[in-house]
Amino acid sequence: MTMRLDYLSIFPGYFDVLDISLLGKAVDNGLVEVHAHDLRDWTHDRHRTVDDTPCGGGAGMVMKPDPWGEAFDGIIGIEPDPSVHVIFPTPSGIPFTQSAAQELSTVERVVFCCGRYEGIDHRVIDYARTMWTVHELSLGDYVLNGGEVAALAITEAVVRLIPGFMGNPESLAEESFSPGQERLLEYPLFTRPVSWRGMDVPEVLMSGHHGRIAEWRREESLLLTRDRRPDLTD
Ligand SMILES: Oc1ccccc1-c1ccno1
Repeated sequence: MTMRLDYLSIFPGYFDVLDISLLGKAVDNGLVEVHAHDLRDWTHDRHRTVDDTPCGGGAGMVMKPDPWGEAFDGIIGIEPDPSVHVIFPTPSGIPFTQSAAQELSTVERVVFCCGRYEGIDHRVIDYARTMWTVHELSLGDYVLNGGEVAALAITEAVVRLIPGFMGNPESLAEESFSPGQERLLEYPLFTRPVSWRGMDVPEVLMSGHHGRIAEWRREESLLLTRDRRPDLTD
């Protein structure tokens, strides 16, 4: 299966980065195909206007619905298709989680709508919900200038889970938040040299005793999770 990824943004250059590293390899291997689009290509005025003042007053500008609607028509089509997943990164979205990444890694088409300014006219999201499967997703409780960086983060979290993407799929099994680990943070990792600047790798990890190593790692994960993410231990 090839996953098609579309990105709608007034800064499509953000997505040039998807040509490099592992994601670039996924494109070369035909696992994903990436299409970045400039929202301004669906404007018709000399200034290629995509924003206007908010109805009801307030600071900042809101993204006009017209360019989004025409871009949807051109990029996705005018017929409803729930198999298309449309993602609006937004600070008011539901928290993006590893399980959401896992679910999205099985779909064939994802369209990212990257808002700027104060946000997108809400009718755009309402319209999209009548046509496709919509996800309004937040990366966390902080504010970005736009959805592009969030779209890149979501992309990486999703694409790395596509079967065939990771050379060694076993490495996915023990990560923080991976299925079966989702309530524990990953234990501390070490590699050679065994001694470095007066600090040694924990002896148990050099013992070759797999049972003790597994026990040490679980205990470390529990301690770390209790300390940093007590919310996960509820
Ligand atoms: O702060 C944002 C602005 C635009 C689009 C997304 C975000 C955001 C912040 C946290 N997660 O998403």
